[in-house]
Amino acid sequence: MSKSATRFSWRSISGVGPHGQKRQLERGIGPGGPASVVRSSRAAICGQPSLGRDRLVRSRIRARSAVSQSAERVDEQRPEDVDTSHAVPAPDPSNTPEQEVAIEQEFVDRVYERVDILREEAEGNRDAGYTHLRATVPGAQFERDVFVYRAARRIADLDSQHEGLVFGRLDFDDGRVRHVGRLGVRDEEYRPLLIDWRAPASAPFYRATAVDRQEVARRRVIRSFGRDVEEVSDDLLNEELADKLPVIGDGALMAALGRKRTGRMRDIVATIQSEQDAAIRAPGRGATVITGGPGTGKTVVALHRAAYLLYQDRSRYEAAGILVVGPSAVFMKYIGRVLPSLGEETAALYSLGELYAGVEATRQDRPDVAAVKGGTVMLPILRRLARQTPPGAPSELRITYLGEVLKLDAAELAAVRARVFEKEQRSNLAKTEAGRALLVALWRKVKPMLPEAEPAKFSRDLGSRSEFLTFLDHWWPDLDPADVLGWASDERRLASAGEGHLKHALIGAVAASFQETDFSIPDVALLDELRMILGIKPQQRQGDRIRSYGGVSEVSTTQDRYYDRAERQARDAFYEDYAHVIVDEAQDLSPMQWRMLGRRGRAAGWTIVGDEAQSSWPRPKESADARNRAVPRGRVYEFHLTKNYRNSKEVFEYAAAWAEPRLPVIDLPEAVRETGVAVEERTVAADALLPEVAGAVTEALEAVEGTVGIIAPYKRHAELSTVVHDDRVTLVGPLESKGLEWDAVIAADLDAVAKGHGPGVAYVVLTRATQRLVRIDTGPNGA
Ligand SMILES: Nc1ncnc2c1ncn2[C@@H]1O[C@H](COP(=O)(O)OP(=O)(O)OP(=O)(O)O)[C@@H](O)[C@H]1O
Repeated sequence: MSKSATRFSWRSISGVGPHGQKRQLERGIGPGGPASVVRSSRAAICGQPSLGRDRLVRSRIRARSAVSQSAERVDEQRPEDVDTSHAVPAPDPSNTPEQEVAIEQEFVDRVYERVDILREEAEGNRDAGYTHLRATVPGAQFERDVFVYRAARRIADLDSQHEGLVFGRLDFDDGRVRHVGRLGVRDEEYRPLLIDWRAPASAPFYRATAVDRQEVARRRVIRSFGRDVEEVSDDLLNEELADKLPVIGDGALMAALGRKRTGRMRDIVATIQSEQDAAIRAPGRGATVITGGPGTGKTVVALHRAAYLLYQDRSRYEAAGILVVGPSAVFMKYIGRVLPSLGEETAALYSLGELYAGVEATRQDRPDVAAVKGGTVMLPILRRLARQTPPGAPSELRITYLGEVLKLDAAELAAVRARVFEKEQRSNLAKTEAGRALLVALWRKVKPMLPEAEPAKFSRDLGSRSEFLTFLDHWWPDLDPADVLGWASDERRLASAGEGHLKHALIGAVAASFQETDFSIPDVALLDELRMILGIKPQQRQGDRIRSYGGVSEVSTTQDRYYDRAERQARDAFYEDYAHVIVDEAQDLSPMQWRMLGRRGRAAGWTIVGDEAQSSWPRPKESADARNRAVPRGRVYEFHLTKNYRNSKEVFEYAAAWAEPRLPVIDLPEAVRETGVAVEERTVAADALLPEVAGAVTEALEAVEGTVGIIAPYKRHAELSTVVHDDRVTLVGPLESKGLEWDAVIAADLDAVAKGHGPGVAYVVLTRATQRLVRIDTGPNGA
């Protein structure tokens, strides 16, 4: 099944225009020609500039530290220096699969032994760094920090990478062998044992194809459980060497795709496909746009890209941070293990409902309300709201001065308020101005009454009086975004702020949504916008912390704290200086959400991942404009993924046939796997949905080994929750199902989903199953 792909156009975002795009294509960037991207990033790794002082200290430490030696990046060597041929016997084509497994086991054992030694050395070095390198001369403390940092970093790496440490082997035409794994490891003589999957030398493991072999004769995937090799699976690329190399197994990719789902996404480091690898290794700066239909690996590729960027320029990306944003908390939990399984724990993962500190929103608004709250129409509404007189503020000021009673009534106070906002628009930064403006208004009253009064003395006297200051506190309080948003629950206030912007018919529903006890996901972007509108007061600096290590008390460094696992904490949700922002399910972001993200990545590189056909946002043009403003101008690299690795062919063909006539834009990938299990369609009476779903769940639990998902409109959840009685079964709403997958899916009341949320969301629902899909509709008469 194929249809010409329709893709996001990013011309406007880059500011590069058609000429810039042409330049990129000439350089081989974009579909079909990413090779030069990889070449340039390789050059960047090899010739990475570093601070002179840092380099000096590093070279001094290297001379003394075994940790530093082992931590040396293998990819900094020339390609001929990265092979592991010395560590394996010559190939024997008569070997049985068991013998080949034994050969790899021997190699894997050797790597683990080496890792154990390196770990001990690293621990010893870390402790020595703390206790022996006392800060006695200028610069020594910095040197100690770097020393401890490198040791701690190495320990963290070695700790996180026990499972499947060695997963790949390349045999080249000329007999060279290269092992690929989750880490780079050298032997005691400083020769490479294992090449990090992200190093340029590992690229042929992912890129070599029968057409472009890159001198690879055989690619082997090694599958292990713990430290035990379980099987090997080979891909012979050079047929001429068929009688020289043993070829075992039936393809690692299909085995990986057919494995049961557990509810947590797995890394795909052993089976990354060529087109995915190109997107993973795209340059970190500028905007990388990854498009592709359902199940093409956009999410998993984006996560591997985060790991790749951290490897490629660790100091930059770890210091300033990488932000990964996904649609929902359920989704973040689903993808949460992927980066740690790749040895990376420093990226900040936030759902759209969590990007405001202290709020964890999971609730969706009804579609018409969400469409209002996400639109730029909210900008003038929020600005007006923030200028309204706070509820409970005094409506009159009365104060005596030299025996005269001075008074400002409600209209006069409103005029003063308006004058303050002419000078300073951010309410929380305008209190001093408000006090000044009140004194000016009062002075205008005093002057005719007391001609001899002096303005400076008047301001000093009155401005320091406690009743004046108390009035000011009540009349111009510090405003919290949550409180101001809460004012919109009052229909009259909302109507006044929304005059000319908000349709009358929607005011009631929008105001009612603000009366809920918790915030919805769209509210989070509004809170963040209000934070800007109200102004942020400078934060007080937190005091330095003292730590004691082996009897030495001193101020701890950022690095100490970071690599001390117990103390590791995610960046605050308000942090705004990320070096890279990765946005998943980007097609769904509302303009207000783009503004919120834009604030967090003003100087960042961006990776934007999405599929327009799966969109639930009703006004794509408005979102595209907001996206163009949020993402800084710069180069744009486009990648398009074309194979669906999630759905069976049967499931995807069904979903595509349903969606194609209903969606104006659709990008249909090719599903790579057949199961022989057709999609089932059932129709029942509306009041018979529950027993039918219950029956389908029981059948599904028997039919698949892994997870079962029930996706149903929210209004059916109370009723259907009674059938969730097994750990393998989950019930989610259509919007929550975005990005997730189950081995079997029961799609309940799809027509209601399409009606309520649009056909894009129904298409999402139909593309969540890896093996079985049962669609249960309700009709007036049942079936
Ligand atoms: N190269 C690969 N090897 C093994 N599994 C893969 C590979 N690529 C993708 N997958 C698997 O395919 C499934 C779909 O991947 P992913 O969720 O990243 O796709 P997606 O394009 O983001 O999907 P959607 O847009 O529908 O949410 C996941 O289970 C993922 O692990």
